[in-house]
Amino acid sequence: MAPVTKVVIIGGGPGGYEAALVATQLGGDVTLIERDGLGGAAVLTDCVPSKTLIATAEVMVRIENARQLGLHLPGDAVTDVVRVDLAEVNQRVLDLALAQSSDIRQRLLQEGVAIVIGQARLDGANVVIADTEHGQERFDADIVLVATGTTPRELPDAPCDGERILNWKQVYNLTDLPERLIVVGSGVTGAEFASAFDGLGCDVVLVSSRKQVLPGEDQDAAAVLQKAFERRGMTIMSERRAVAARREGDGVVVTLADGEEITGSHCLMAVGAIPNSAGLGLEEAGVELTPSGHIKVDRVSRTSNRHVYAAGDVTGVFALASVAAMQGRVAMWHSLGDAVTPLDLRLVSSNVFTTPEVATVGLSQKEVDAGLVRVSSVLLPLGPNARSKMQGFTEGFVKLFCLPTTGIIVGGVVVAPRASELIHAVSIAVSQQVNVDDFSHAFTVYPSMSGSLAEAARRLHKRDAAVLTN
Ligand SMILES: Cc1cc2nc3c(=O)[nH]c(=O)nc-3n(C[C@H](O)[C@H](O)[C@H](O)COP(=O)(O)OP(=O)(O)OC[C@H]3O[C@@H](n4cnc5c(N)ncnc54)[C@H](O)[C@@H]3O)c2cc1C
Ligand SMILES: NC(=O)c1ccc[n+]([C@@H]2O[C@H](COP(=O)([O-])OP(=O)(O)OC[C@H]3O[C@@H](n4cnc5c(N)ncnc54)[C@H](O)[C@@H]3O)[C@@H](O)[C@H]2O)c1
Repeated sequence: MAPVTKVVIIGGGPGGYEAALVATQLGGDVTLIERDGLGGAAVLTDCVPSKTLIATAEVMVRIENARQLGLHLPGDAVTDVVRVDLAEVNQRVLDLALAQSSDIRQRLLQEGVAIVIGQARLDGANVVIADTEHGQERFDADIVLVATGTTPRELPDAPCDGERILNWKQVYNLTDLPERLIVVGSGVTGAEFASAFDGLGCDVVLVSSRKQVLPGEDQDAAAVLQKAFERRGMTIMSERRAVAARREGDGVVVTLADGEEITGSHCLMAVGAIPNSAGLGLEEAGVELTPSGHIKVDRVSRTSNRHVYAAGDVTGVFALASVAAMQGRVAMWHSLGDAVTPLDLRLVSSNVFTTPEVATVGLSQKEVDAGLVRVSSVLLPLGPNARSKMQGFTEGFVKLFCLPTTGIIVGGVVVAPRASELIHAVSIAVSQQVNVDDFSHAFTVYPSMSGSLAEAARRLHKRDAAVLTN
């Protein structure tokens, strides 16, 4: 009998726990060491809590928009008729996160994963030391997977106090809705929280260092979102940087780089994250880091030491729970000798959970504009779509990219309510190399927003390299 491979995983987020499931399936002897709780930051503080809060905010926006449909509410604003009990909302958010964490823990235990709660570090490439409540424990490992995630970045002169100057993990401590929330940073995190708190009825000021919100996303989509934010009354301070934040009386003062001071009741810092790679003994174990402190990995999650793999946000490859999970699985398939397909970022789909949502898959407009691939593309506004009109939603669009010669779909963007669900059809097309004709021949329901995806594909039947815009 072949000796059992000892796998030690550091970090219980999607990168770590999904790897643990694959490793036990493949017969490994698996220990997962996590310092906080199973599910990691994704489940306990980042992805799951934020999406739960956003689900509540979405209901508020739908009620707010009801009058467009002939449904009248007493009062001028949704907040006149709906009282947001943020303490209760946040309690639900935290309960749901804990329940999800507990489900993951149960599943791992069922599959035979040994779970250790403690702070782990490498002692060379084949030993992991964990500081636990029972003292120090030592684990021998044939394979180590590091999936330790990231920590919110703080500006030196804007330390978070967890009460009024907050990072995104601390917003769930709030028991009352902020009167005026200053969100610093208009990346995905900043945009999602700005959208959610605006939806809940807060006065939101968004400090955006770039000309347009969501600088990393499709810029046509970002333009729609920025307009939607402004229409809803959000103040967007574009091309402005925050340099400091301080508490003053019952509020906060945020100082911008040009010296202007803005006041609010609370401030949410969403200025990026730094990798949890320090103090792990990585360099001593021969694991190379990038200048930003991320762990260097290849497409099968190997680091520069053949016994050590890494997955998730700590690698800086693509900060998504789905990518972290895939990197973790790939690491185990590779290290435990199973069939493995290297990570392919051209297939990743993602969604920004704002109102409206922005979902993307595959090739991006940025890559097209940089001349990486020659494509034909079409952007189809959703305004004329019958279902959009019925729902009182007119500002989104669908966009498809295909190869000019074969018509194979290589990317897409959807800006719409529930774009996160609509993008799946495009995602399948991208991963299965479906061409625009086959895509458009599949029946869609009438009326439906997905009808616009089929229509976009139909418009690409006759194509050249030129961009088609409708
Ligand atoms: C506000 C927000 C919303 C997001 N929403 C989404 C979303 O909707 N969809 C999506 O796909 N992605 C989302 N993301 C990104 C997603 O959360 C991350 O990509 C994902 O958490 C990465 O998983 P991970 O396993 O690499 O790390 P994490 O989930 O951060 O888990 C790492 C774990 O390692 C533990 N750890 C660290 N060091 C040690 C140590 N020395 N010893 C033991 N344990 C350790 C930590 O406690 C942590 O639990 C969001 C991110 C943010 C900030
Ligand atoms: N829905 C999702 O899937 C989801 C949600 C949140 C985060 N994420 C992931 O996390 C990654 C990181 O996103 P993020 O938004 O946390 O970080 P980010 O680094 O992408 O964005 C931070 C933004 O803050 C700006 N900024 C930095 N310093 C500033 C200052 N002093 N003043 C004003 N602005 C400043 C930066 O220019 C940048 O635009 C995303 O790329 C995404 O992959 C995903």
